[in-house]
Amino acid sequence: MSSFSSCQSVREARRVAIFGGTHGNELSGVTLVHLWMKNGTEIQRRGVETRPFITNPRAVEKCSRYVDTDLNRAFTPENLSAPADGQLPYEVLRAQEINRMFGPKGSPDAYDVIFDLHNTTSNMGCTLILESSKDHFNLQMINYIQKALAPASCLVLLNEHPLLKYSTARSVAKHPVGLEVGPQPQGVLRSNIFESMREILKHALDFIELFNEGVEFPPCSVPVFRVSERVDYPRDANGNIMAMVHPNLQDCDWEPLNPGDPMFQTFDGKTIRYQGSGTIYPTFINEAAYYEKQQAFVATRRETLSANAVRKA
Ligand SMILES: CC(=O)N[C@@H](CC(=O)O)C(=O)O
Ligand SMILES: [Zn+2]
Repeated sequence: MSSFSSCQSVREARRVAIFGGTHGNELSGVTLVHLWMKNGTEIQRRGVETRPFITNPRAVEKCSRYVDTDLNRAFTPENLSAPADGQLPYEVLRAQEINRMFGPKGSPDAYDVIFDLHNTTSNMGCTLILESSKDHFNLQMINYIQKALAPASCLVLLNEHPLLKYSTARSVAKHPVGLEVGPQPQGVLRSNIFESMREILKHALDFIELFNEGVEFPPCSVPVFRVSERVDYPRDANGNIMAMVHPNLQDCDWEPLNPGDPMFQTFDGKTIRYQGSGTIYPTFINEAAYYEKQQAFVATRRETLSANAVRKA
C-alpha cells in the first residue's frame, strides 16, 4: 500500500463458507444451507468457491440451540487446542473439527469469508454482526449490501468489547460475518425472515465476485451500533427473574433509550427505569436464548466507521 493512497490491498476472497445451524433451532439458516447443499446454483459466483455447511448437525436434529454447550462460544484458544479425548463436550469436539476444515483460526490457510446465519426472537430486523472495526473488506461489503438493499435496511452490530466479545464459529475465517434476522421464534420458519436472509446473502456474494474481478471500492462510511454493555433482568436472591421487559421497550430494538425511560415492569406493575448515563440503543431485547446468559438486552452506542478504499491485491 502506497503512503499516498488510502486504497488498501486485500487478498482476493476465493474460499467462502456459509454456516447454518450453529444454533440448531434457528431455522432460516438451517433451511437455506440444506437447500444450497442440494443445489448450489444460487450461491455460485465466478471465481468464488462457496461452501454451505451445517455446523451443529446434532443440535439441528434435536431442533435445540446446542447439545452440550453453545457452539458459538466454543472457539476459544483453550478449546481449540484441548486434547480430544472423548471426554470433551460435543460442541468442543465439533469446534476443533470446524477449525481444521475452515481454519486454522488466525492462519493464512483459514477460509477468507464465513457467513454465519442466525435468527433472533427479538425484533431486530436484518442485522450484520462484525467483530472488528478495522476489517475494511467487511466494511466495504456491508456498504455494498446496504446500498443494494435500499430502501430496505440492514443495521450493523459491532462487537469488539474486550469482555463481552465471544469466540464465534465464524471467527475461524479471515473475514467473519454474522447475519442475524428476526423476529422469528425458535424452531419456526417465517417466509419473510427466510427471504430477507437469502437476499442479503445474494448481495454479499455479488460483492465478493466484483471484488475478485478487481473492482475498486471507494472510501465510505458505515454507521454501526457498538456493543457497550450487557443488561440482565432484575433477579431475586435465588436468581429468579423479578421483572419483564417493559412494554414500552419490547420490540423497540435499535431505538434510543434515555435515562429515565421505562426498561422493566415488575409482576405487580411497577416500572423500573433506565438509570445509566446517556442514550443507549438496546438490541437483542428479550431474546429467548439469552435468559440462560443472564441477559435481557444488549446496550449499544452509535458511531460511524470510515472504511478505506479496497481493491484486490
Ligand atoms: C440469538 C443468537 O444466537 N445470537 C448470536 C449472535 C452472534 O452470532 O453473535 C449468538 O448469541 O451467538
Ligand atoms: Zn444463533
